[in-house]
Amino acid sequence: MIRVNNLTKRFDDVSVLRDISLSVEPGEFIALLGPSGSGKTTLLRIIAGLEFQDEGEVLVDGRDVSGLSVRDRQVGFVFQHYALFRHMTVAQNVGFGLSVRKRNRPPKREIEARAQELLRLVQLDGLGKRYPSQLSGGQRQRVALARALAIEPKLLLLDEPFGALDAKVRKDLRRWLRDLHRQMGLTSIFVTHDQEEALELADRVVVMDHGVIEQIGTPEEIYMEPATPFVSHFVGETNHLPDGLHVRPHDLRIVEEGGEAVLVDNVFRKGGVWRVEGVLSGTGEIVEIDLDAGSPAPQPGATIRVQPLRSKSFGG
Ligand SMILES: Nc1ncnc2c1ncn2[C@@H]1O[C@H](COP(=O)(O)OP(=O)(O)OP(=O)(O)O)[C@@H](O)[C@H]1O
Repeated sequence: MIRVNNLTKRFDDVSVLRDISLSVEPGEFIALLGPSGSGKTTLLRIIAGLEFQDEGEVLVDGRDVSGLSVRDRQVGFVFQHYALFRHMTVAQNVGFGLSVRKRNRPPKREIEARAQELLRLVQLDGLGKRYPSQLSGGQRQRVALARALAIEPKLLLLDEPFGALDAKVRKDLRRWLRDLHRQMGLTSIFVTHDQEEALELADRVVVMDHGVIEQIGTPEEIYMEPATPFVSHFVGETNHLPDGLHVRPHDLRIVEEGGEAVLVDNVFRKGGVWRVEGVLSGTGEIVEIDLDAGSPAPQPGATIRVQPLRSKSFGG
């Protein structure tokens, strides 16, 4: 459905996107994941038509859309700071995209009916007459989503849509968005720097750093088979063992002999496991180990020996 080919973008001679290529299948939910400044938003804005590339192309259904305006691209977008119109009611906000259409503008009554329907969909029926200031943050984000969906976009683009909300609301909205995405058969791309959000929501994750794609894969692939040291560090927690081994905290186990000696510094309960924090005697590197909470917890000050069950090394 979407193909991005060899995209390059510079701001004042600084490359913020370098040779980005990516394809998105119809119905996919894609996460762009990376640290601040990695180029996620710029890529999303170029796909939306809000920003233009220096080189490369964006194809939608096989057609080069580089010359098309935002409106003609039929994309819906929700940005963290893309505020609702304060002087308009919730229902008017939702109907906005349809009411400003130059071509095929539906009659007023139809727009109102469509807004009602969408408010029901985002579970805000009955609130159409309120103003944005009379809603909670989570409700506002759902209105923003309803507004984006009103134009029946081919593609939904979301930039940190739940960034400003507290953890619990975020989690609820996340789940709800995933269901909505499926129900409506949407194709969506969302930007996040929150790995948990990316792994939980996305069919595939695009991990970016410094304007390049480090890896594209399913959440499982990204977590279990990180392609680069950057991905291994950025997604999930990673320990460095001598010999260049990268090991997840839950992939270490305690052994009687052999392995690496670790001086235990701190032990605490982390959900269903003991999280042991310590220092590798050999290298002085900090290690984090997760142990089954059913097993006895090592004591701070003790020296234990650990061995990886599974590890990854990166050549070079
Ligand atoms: N209009 C602009 N003019 C100049 N530089 C820009 C402009 N927009 C973005 N940049 C720079 O491009 C780089 C990528 O920014 P971008 O917003 O795409 O990153 P991001 O990964 O979305 O980061 P964040 O998670 O902080 O939003 C940054 O270094 C940013 O400072």
